[in-house]
Amino acid sequence: MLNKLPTADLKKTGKLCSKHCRQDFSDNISTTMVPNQNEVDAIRAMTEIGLPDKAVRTRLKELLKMYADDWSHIERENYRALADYIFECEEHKEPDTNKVKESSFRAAPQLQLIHDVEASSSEGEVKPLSCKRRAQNEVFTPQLHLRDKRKEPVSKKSCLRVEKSEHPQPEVKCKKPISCQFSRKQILDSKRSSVICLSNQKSNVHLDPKSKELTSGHAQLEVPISGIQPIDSSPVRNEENWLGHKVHSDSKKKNEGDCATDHQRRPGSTMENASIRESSSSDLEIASSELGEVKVSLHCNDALERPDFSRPDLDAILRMPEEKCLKSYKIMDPNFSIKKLMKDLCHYYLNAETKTQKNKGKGLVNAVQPPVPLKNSSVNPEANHVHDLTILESSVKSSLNSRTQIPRLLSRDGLGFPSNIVHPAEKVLVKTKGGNDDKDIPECSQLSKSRSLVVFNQRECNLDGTRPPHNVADISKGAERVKIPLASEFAYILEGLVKEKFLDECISLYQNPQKHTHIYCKDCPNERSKNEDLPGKCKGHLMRKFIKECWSKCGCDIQCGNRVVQRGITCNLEVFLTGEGKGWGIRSLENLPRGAFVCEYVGEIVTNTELYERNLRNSGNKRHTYPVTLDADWGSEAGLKDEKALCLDATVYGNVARFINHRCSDATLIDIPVEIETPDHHYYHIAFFTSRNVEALEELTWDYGIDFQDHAHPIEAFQCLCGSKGC
Ligand SMILES: C[S@@+](CC[C@H](N)C(=O)[O-])C[C@H]1O[C@@H](n2cnc3c(N)ncnc32)[C@H](O)[C@@H]1O
Repeated sequence: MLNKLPTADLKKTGKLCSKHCRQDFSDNISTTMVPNQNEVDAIRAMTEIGLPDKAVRTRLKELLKMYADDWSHIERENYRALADYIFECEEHKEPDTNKVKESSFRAAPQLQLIHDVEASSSEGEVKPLSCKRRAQNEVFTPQLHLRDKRKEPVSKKSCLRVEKSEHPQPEVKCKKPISCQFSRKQILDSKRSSVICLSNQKSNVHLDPKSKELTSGHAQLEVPISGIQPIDSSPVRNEENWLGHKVHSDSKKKNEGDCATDHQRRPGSTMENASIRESSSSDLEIASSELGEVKVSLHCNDALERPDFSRPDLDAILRMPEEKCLKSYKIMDPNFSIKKLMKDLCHYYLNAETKTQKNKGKGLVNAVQPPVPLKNSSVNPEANHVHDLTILESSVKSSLNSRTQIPRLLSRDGLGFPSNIVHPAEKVLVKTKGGNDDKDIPECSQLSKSRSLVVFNQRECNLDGTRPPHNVADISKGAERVKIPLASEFAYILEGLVKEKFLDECISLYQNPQKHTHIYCKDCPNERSKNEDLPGKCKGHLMRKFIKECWSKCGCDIQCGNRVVQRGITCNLEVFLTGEGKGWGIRSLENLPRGAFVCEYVGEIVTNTELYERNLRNSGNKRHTYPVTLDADWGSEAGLKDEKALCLDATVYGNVARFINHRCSDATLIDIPVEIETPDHHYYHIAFFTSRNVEALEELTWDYGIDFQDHAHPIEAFQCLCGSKGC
C-alpha cells in the first residue's frame, strides 16, 4: 500500500489551491514551474514508488484534464488512479519509447505490491484506467492471502502488477487492478500491505479470474490446482515458452485468452498467484485459490541451460533437503526459510544430475527418461527438464475422514485479531475463543516455531491418505539381487492412527504403572533438582514404549505412512477459555478417532542443571508450565549423569500444547515418546495422541503425572479443578 501522504493535513491547513487554481496549474505543469502542494504530494508519492519524475508530471497533467481537475479522484487511495494511469501509459508507448520506459522502470526497486482491489472498490468510485486497457504482455494476479476459509478474507480479490514479459501473455480481466513498484523499505514499513512477492528480476504471474465459482467435490482434488506459468526472462528464448519450447502461434493465441492451461487449472477455483525470482537459477511461485489451496512451485531454470541435462531421481532429491531439515530439527535454525529450502532443493537437483553425468562418463548421451511426475504435483507434461515441486496447504476434504480438513494459516495481522495463535510453522489454524480483546489472548509472541517439518505435498500427508510405510517387501527397492524385507512393525496403521495394541500398552503404563518395569537411578537427577545437597531416593522411571518414525536414512519420503508426528498438526484445534477456572484449554473442532496424533509438546530441551538454575532465577515468579522430563529411556544408561538428564521446558518457547490442561483420570490425550530424526533416546519428541474417541469441542486433556502431594517439587502444584473421578 502506498504510504499515506500528508494531503489531508494540508487540506486542514488550507494550503490546497482552489479548484480554479488547480485548473491553472494543471494546464501548466512543468519542471520549471513551482508546483503547488497537490502536485508536490502527487509527485512525491509516485517517485517514492519508483516512478520517474518526468513521467509522473506528464501523466499527472493528462489525468487532471481527464478528471476535470478534480484532485479528489487523483488523491484518493494514495494516488491509486495516477499510479495506474502512469503504468497504463507506459505500457502503451511505441516500441522505441518502450526502451526508455523499460530502463527507467527497471531502475526502480523491483519489489511488487499487491493491492486489495475489492476493498478499495467498495470505498469509492475510483475507476482505475487500467483494466480494460491492460497490455497483453502484462498480467495481474490477486494477492496470496493465507487465510482461514471459514472467515471472510480481508481482501477477496487483489491484484498484483508485474513487469512486462517479453512474451505476450494473456489479458486478464481483473476488476480493479492497481499496481505499483515499491522499495523494500516501503513495503516493510507498510503495515497494511499484503506483500508476498519479492523480485529482483522480471517475473510474470498469471490469473484466471474467470473460473471463479466455487465448487466442491473430491474429483477436483485430482486436478492440479494451479495456473502458474513462470516466464522466461532470457532474451535468447523470446520465441520459446518458459520451458524453452517453441511457442506456436496457436498456443499463443490460446494463452492470450486464457492464461491457465486446461490441465493446470482446476475447475471452480480462482488461483491467486505470485512469483518470486531471486536469481536466474530458480523461480519460486506461490499460488492460492479461493478453494483454499496453496501451491508453491519451484522451477529450476539452470537445467534449461544445459542441453545434456537429464533428470535425476526425484525421490532422492526430495530426501536431500529433508535430511538437511532433519539435522537441524532439534533446534530450528532461526534463518530457516522455505525459499532457502527451495533453492537448496534446486541446488541438489542440479548437483545430483551433475553427479549422474559424471558417473555415466563423458560423451555418454542420456537416454530420455520417462516423465516421473511428483505425486499430485502439477508437472507440465511438456516439461522435459523442469519439475514442479508442490507444497500444498490444502483444505482437502477426505472422503474417508473429516478430521483431515486442513484450513489455511492466518496470520495475526490478517483479520486484525488473532485467529491463529500458533506460529505459522503450524500447518493448521488454531482458533482462539473466549475473549474478543487481544489482552485476553494468551501470550503469542513466545509461541515458538513448531518443530513440525515443512510438508511437501500436503495432500499426500493427510492421515487418511492410505500410504503404506515404505516398500516393506524390499527396502532396497530392487537395488540388490535379493529382496530385503522390512520386518519392523510400525506403530501406525494406514490411516495414521497409533495401533490399538501399542496404544493400549502406552495407556496401561499410565493407568497401572506398578505393573510395568521401573528403572531406579542411584543418583536421580529429578531428586537432585529438588534438593541438590540431600537428594531423595529415586522414585523410579517407567520404561516407556517409543514410536520410531521413519527418518532420512530410511529411504522413504515425508509422505511415508510412518511419518506422522513429523508432519505436524493436521486436526483443527481451538484454544478456548475453560469454564472451570482452569484458564485456557484446547479442544478439537472435529471428532477425533482413538490413536490420532494431535500435537507435539514443544519446548526448549534443557538439562536438569539448566532447569534448576532457571527455577532459581524465576523463584519470584510463578511458573505455569511444568517441565516434562525426558526420562523415557533413562534405564538404558548406567549411572545417568546430571548433564544428560534432559527435560522439555515450555515456559518461554512452546506451541499450542502449552494450553493442554491436566486431568487426573480419563484424560483424552496420552503422550508417547517419538523418535524421529535420531535413534538417540535422549532427544526424543513427545507427541500427544488421543487415548479414546474424542468428540468435537470436547476438551483435550492430559495427565501431567504430577504428584500433588510432593511439596518438595520446585514448581508449586495448582489446585486441580479437572473434576474427574480420580481427582
Ligand atoms: C500448561 S498450562 C495449561 C494452560 C493454562 N490453563 C493456561 O491458561 O495457559 C498449566 C496450568 O494450567 C492450569 N491448569 C491446568 N490443568 C488444571 C486443572 N486440572 N485444574 C486447575 N488448573 C489447571 C494450572 O494453572 C497449570 O499451572
